[in-house]
Amino acid sequence: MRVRRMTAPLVETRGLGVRMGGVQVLRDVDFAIAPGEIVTIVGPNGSGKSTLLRAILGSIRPSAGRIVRSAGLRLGHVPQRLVLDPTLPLTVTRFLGLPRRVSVARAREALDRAGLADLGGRQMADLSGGQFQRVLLARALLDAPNLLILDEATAGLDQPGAAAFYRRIEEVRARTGCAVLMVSHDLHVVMSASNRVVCLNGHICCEGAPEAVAGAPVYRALFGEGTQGALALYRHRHDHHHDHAVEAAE
Ligand SMILES: Nc1ncnc2c1ncn2[C@@H]1O[C@H](COP(=O)(O)OP(=O)(O)OP(=O)(O)O)[C@@H](O)[C@H]1O
Repeated sequence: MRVRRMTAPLVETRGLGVRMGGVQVLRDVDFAIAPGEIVTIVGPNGSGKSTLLRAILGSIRPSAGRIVRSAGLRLGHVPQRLVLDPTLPLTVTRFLGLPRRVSVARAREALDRAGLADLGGRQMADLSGGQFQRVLLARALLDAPNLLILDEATAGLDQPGAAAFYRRIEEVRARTGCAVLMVSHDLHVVMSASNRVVCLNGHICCEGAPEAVAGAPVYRALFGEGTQGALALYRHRHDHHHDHAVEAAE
């Protein structure tokens, strides 16, 4: 499904630049996400994907440009992982109440949305990897976000586990109407679920709707041959020149 940008974006970056440790990690990033849209950011390791998410989350400060957030923006964040002391007795429901208490009803509703309705009394240490990530999803849903941000939320899950997790994300979007912005290396899974894919390599190289195009050279150049055409290439419009690997493949 494509979502037309007729309404004001939830978040927009204009000419965003970020420097970290003296290195220009992002430059001139113009990005926007509309209500209800599912956008996936792809790009090689170190291309600035997490940095862009962190800038949007407000945890790092831009060195150039600006980030415009819509009034009433409610962010939910699913981190890549969270390490808990396995000896700590902590039920799922209690975990959801940290650091701010939530009612049992609200915790239950969030767990239900995340597909874990019956697990509120389970110990966190006893959860499978997939269940754990769903608890993080439930936590991100507690405040009814209108933008859900996921940074490699399925790292460590096997392929069926990752696919199930992203199906759940689509269900959450369908039920709540929230927009979803995610970074993932499970490209074949997330791209099919995305309205739009943004390819980042320090700046936005290309973006557009994912399309199943076998053996696309730009895609192969970035992600190797293993995709076998099951993956999608996105519409590619270039009006600038640069010399990284994406260009080399064209
Ligand atoms: N605090 C920091 N200080 C200095 N450099 C940093 C810092 N955080 C990130 N970087 C650098 O910024 C670049 C982009 O990092 P980022 O984590 O955003 O990339 P990524 O695309 O998410 O990578 P990956 O796919 O490996 O997760 C990297 O070169 C990284 O080393």
